[in-house]
Amino acid sequence: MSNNQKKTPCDTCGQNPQGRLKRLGVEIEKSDYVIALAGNPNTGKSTVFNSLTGLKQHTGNWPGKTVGRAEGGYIFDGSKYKMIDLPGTYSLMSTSEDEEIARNFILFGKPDVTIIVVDAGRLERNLNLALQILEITDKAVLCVNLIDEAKRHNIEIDTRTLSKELGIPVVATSALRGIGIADLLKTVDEVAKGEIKCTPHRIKNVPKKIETEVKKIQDKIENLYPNLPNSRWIAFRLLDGDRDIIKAIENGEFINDK
Ligand SMILES: Nc1nc2c(ncn2[C@@H]2O[C@H](COP(=O)(O)OP(=O)(O)OP(=O)(O)O)[C@@H](O)[C@H]2O)c(=O)[nH]1
Ligand SMILES: [Mg+2]
Repeated sequence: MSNNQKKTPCDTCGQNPQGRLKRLGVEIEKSDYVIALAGNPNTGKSTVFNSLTGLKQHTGNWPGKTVGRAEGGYIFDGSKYKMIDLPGTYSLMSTSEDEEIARNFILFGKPDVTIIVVDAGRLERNLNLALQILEITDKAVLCVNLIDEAKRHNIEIDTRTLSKELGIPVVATSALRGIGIADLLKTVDEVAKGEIKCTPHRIKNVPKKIETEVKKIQDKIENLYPNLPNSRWIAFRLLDGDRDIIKAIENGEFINDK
């Protein structure tokens, strides 16, 4: 915590995991774990980022505020975390410049844990991206944010069932009011250290014909770029004739982003 930030009772209470938090601002050299903050625009990613790192990323009540990616750090329980705040995106298939930055980091930045931030009041719509991310990562936490707003509209979220269905931990938060942030910190820590095992929801029953072709393309990609993560996802996109991905492969965009 920097000197100009006053400690609250919450920061110092031993019962509260947030008492084990030290905000590092931009001191992010030699981190133990990298955490990505992903989600639809305007779900509170930068508000979560600010509360954990002590930085002041631009926030506001309209989509598309975060442009490019921001990095900050914190220590929780002795482990050093580098946190990446990403621009909001609706889909991993999106093509706007900011959405590409988010997509490339989620796919190729090799984060240890991805926090998927969703709006509790727009859960159904937000789960589209969440399910896409779960196809490509084994370590994720769903942060159901704006829970205060949802409550005001009499929306209740059954986090236990959601967690069971998705196969990852689900934490309800109000980042603006600091509610649930302690729980989020602890959960991310446990997932990063492998103390919580995720079994993410995946699309099953891919037709055999498609599976065979995807495997062929995947093998080729892996031969060409042995260290590139998510070759299966790329293979699906190539099979789909995604021009954007073909272009990105051709100009080495993914490869440089390792
Ligand atoms: N009521 C309430 N407002 C919140 C909460 N979290 C964030 N906000 C507000 O929601 C708005 C969006 O927050 P941001 O943190 O900028 O959202 P973002 O996901 O980073 O948005 P983009 O960068 O555009 O993708 C801001 O006005 C925040 O103050 C919350 O838990 N409750
Ligand atoms: Mg933002």
